[in-house]
Amino acid sequence: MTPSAPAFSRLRTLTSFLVPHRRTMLLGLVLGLAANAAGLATPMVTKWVLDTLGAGESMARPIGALLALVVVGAAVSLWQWRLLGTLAERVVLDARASIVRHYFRARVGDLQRRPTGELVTRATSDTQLLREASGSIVGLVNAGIALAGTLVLMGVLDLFLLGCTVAAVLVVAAVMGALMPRIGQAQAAAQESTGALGGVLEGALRAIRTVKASRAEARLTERIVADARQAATHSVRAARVTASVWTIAWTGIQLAVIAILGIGAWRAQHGLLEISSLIAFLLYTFQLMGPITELTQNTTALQAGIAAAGRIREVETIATEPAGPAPAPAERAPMPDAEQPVLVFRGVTARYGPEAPPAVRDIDLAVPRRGHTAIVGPSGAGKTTLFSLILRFLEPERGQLLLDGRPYAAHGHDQVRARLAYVEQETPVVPGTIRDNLRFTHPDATEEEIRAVLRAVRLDDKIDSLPDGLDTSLSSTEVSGGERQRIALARAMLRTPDVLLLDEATAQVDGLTEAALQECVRQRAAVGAVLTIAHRLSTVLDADRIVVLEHGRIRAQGTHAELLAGDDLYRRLVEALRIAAEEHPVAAR
Ligand SMILES: Nc1ncnc2c1ncn2[C@@H]1O[C@H](COP(=O)(O)OP(=O)(O)OP(=O)(O)O)[C@@H](O)[C@H]1O
Repeated sequence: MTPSAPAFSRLRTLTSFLVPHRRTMLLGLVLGLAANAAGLATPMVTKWVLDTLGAGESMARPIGALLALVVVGAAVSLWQWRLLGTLAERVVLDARASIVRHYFRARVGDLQRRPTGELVTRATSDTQLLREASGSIVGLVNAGIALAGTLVLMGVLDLFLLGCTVAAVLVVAAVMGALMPRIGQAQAAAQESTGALGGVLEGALRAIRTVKASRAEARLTERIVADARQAATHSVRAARVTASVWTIAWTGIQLAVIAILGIGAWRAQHGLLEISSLIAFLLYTFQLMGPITELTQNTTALQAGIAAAGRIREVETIATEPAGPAPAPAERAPMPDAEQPVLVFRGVTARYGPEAPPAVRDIDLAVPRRGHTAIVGPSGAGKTTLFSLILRFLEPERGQLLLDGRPYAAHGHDQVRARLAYVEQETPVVPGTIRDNLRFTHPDATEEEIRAVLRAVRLDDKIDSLPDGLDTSLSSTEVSGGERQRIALARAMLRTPDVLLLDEATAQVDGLTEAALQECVRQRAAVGAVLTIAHRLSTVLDADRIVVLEHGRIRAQGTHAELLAGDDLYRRLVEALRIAAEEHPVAAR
């Protein structure tokens, strides 16, 4: 939903956040009405005090009533304030929780198409605008009723003066009505710029090493500050219009008060109005400022809230992964045949968008239950896409994948992923400590299991040497790139998955990491399936079978010897890897 969507539908978007709290809102409204009633009665009771004074009677009762009104009004207002304050925080919390839930249910591709920082801004800063807006509908109704009540009581006191007041109020309202939409537009634009700022800033901070190495600090600062400046420009515009709205409202009412004082005094002089009624009327005129202020503030908050709600709901349109059907227990029972491939691609074609060309086409591939299958191919050949399909980050456009001989469609996303372990190339670790990372897939892993995998990736000594051991934060610089990769590998090795998916780092790794990787792959391949996107000669030489991809198709499959003898592209790829290995002898075994 964009800020230009029809006003009513945008308002509905905001109210959808409030509907779950309708009872609290109703109570807030009732309390507001009670506080209004106390406020509305005050000038009438003041008139009673003055009339009693004129008649020479005891003022104890009217003064007592006046005090009671003040106390009751204050108590009710306090209650309403606290209630709506709490409601506002709940609305913000609900919106944040709903966004975060949605992000983690979203399809990987759809999520990754948007700048991360912008997604973060929607959860952190846009939701804050709902805080103000949450009480605004109650505030508007309250203020509307207070305004109507004040006008009615003014009419009871003097119809002629009421006519003058209504004329003044209408002029003020017309000017405000004309200016208000501009506040909303400016605020929506400011929020857009803040989102863009978040997006670029997040990406730039993530790539801070490249930024500095490229001496691009000043350029990037300028670009990000330009977004900040644009946000400020829009906010300043909103602030200026708000200032005009307020000035017009205040001045209008003050002019009305002066006019009413003059006209009222003339009418009182001619015996058309009691002095006490004039005083009560003037008190109501001053009180008009209350509902008018409230109407102004709440309309501003509502505008900001509507814009924010639109942006929040918009991210909620990011497509989510379907909740897969849970297979019937009977279907789960048969043990897969040892000879049956664990994974099968059957005529799979997939693309990243309706307009994009297929990233892989007509893939027919069987991954045996045991052994190491390496995927090789030039850049852009579709290697990562095969992994994305296996992990269900991407769905085939044609053909299907099978796990244990059953189509993926018969398994839930979770069920498929529970059978896989994945070590990604670029960001293999998650925020937190080393222990958090090792337990990330299996939070119930025991200390013994953790130690065993750390030994397997040859990280046990290193971890023991760290002052905080397993509790060392991975944001610290004590852990090198190679060690991070080994941590990711250790996580994948915990609790023996059926299929280990390893996207090898393209960068050269240290000897220890290289050796640990090779040994883990061999160990795992002896008992389960290992599928690697191979970027190293040693990995290719180690594989039981190799799949050569080119332009999204499987060009050839076989052992190293077979492919070396029969496939040109493979020979060239191996030659390139051999040269790389000779330049970095550690990778050549
Ligand atoms: N997220 C994406 N959105 C759109 N197109 C994509 C996306 N990811 C990959 N592609 C396209 O799909 C094709 C296959 O890409 P893929 O990443 O699978 O190749 P790759 O063999 O893993 O390459 P590399 O070795 O460079 O990582 C390429 O043409 C690429 O441009």
